[in-house]
Amino acid sequence: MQSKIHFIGGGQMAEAIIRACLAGGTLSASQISVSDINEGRLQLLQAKYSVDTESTQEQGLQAADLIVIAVRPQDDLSALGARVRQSASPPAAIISIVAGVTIAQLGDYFGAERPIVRVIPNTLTDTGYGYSGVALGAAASREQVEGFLLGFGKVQYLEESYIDIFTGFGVAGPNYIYYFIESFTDAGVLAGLPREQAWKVALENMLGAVAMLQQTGLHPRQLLDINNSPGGVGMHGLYELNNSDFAAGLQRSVLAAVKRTTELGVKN
Ligand SMILES: NC(=O)C1=CN([C@@H]2O[C@H](COP(=O)(O)OP(=O)(O)OC[C@H]3O[C@@H](n4cnc5c(N)ncnc54)[C@H](O)[C@@H]3O)[C@@H](O)[C@H]2O)C=CC1
Ligand SMILES: O=C(O)[C@@H]1CCC=N1
Repeated sequence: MQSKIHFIGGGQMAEAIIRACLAGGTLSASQISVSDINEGRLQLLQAKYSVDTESTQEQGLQAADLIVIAVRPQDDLSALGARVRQSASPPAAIISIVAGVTIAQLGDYFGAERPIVRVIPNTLTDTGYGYSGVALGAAASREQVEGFLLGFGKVQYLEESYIDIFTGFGVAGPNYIYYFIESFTDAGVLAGLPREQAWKVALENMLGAVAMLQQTGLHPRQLLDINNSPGGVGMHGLYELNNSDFAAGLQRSVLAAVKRTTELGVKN
């Protein structure tokens, strides 16, 4: 990619994206500039990744082909919009990773005639796994942004109406897995295994179970059937799980995350 990219907001997510793009070689440090109101973040990004944090925001915006909006939904998008309108070239695309804020709202802030892409970015950026969810505004094209987006994971293009769901389900998704692995490891420790062994078994089970599903193409129910002998150990364990709030609790958790995504956009 030959583009110049300016990040407005150099927080956790911007850093994760920058790190992955540099590690994968889709971008070089000389293509990236960052502006942030927090001087400490700029110093850290400069020291760790040698990206340009010295140029002013105005200079970064003037040079940019892609402008990544990486502030929080609660931050002052209206003021940022005014600066972008003043300094950025008209064909420069806005790539917003701000949870909940719609393409229509982004158009009001940054100019509706501009290419606008609403991305809920993959959070497994360092691994090569994970999807970003992407909705393209009317003036935006895949070609303009795909090279950048593939630098930090896989991409699913979606109708914008699915983006909030994708956020609470897919991008918050690793949360549910981390929580499961922690709880499962604790179960092994509760039953009496040393933590280190329980931890290794939990990770291996997670990786192996996913590989089984991918390799066999079977439904989880079919693998559950194979894994549980009549009147046996596994079935007794599953009976207790059936009696618990496990599935509904997980599903309510996803619905709460989706609801919060939509709220963040409305509050903005
Ligand atoms: N952290 C995550 O896993 C994910 C975050 N996101 C989205 O990414 C965005 C950023 O999230 P985080 O990086 O976690 O937050 P963060 O708080 O780490 O980063 C936000 C950065 O924006 C800076 N900032 C605030 N106002 C500014 C302004 N007017 N001009 C320049 N910089 C300004 C802050 O100083 C801060 O460094 C949010 O909108 C969030 O919804 C989306 C998906 C996942
Ligand atoms: O918690 C957040 O706001 C972001 C969006 C989805 C995952 N992390």
